[in-house]
Amino acid sequence: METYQKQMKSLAEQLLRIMFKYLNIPDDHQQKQINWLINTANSSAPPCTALQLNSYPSCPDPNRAMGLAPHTDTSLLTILHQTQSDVGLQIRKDLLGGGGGTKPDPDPNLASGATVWVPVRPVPGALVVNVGDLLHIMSNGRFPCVVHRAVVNQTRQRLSFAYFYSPPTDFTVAPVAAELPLYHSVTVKEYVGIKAKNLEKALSLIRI
Ligand SMILES: O=C(O)CCC(=O)C(=O)O
Ligand SMILES: [Fe+2]
Repeated sequence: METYQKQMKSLAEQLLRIMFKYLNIPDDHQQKQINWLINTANSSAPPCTALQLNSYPSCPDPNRAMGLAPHTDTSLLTILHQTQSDVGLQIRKDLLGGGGGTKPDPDPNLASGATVWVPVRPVPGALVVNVGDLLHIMSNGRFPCVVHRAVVNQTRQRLSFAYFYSPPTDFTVAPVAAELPLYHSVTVKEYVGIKAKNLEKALSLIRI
């Protein structure tokens, strides 16, 4: 498990470097803001990480049970390993391709009228990477977080490993390299507090 977590940490940090490069952050003070992300190895504040093992028992009537309710992850990134070939993870389609502030913030409890759930089929040897709320904020919605859920299987138990990667709790999260920031800056601790009280409304509550 320890080796797995080390590998996931290194992968998360490589992915974040690539994603932040894509955001074209100029070499000015904003660079300092993401210094922590670019050079965590030299940082005195380690990232907040957690490996969550999810077990979904089989259910004779899957339509009457939910494995994991719709939500967005609070992390910067979540790296998910699905152990079975069965579908379990689903993402909400109305948010695909969104971001950039042109779409409303994700709300897992929106009326489900036009909502389509798209299965994320496990690919052998492949991992799923979910963008979490904190990366949504830092990228000003250019990397949008995605509402997802897990459904249960009629005959088989399903397992998944979710590795959550976040900055330290006193790290201030704010849109970087954004001409028109859509979100107020907030520490990770503050955001976690807002989400604990307001769940799906957290992103809209820090909207400028
Ligand atoms: O089991 C899955 O596929 C999803 C797990 C998940 O979304 C989570 O742990 O936050
Ligand atoms: Fe999740």
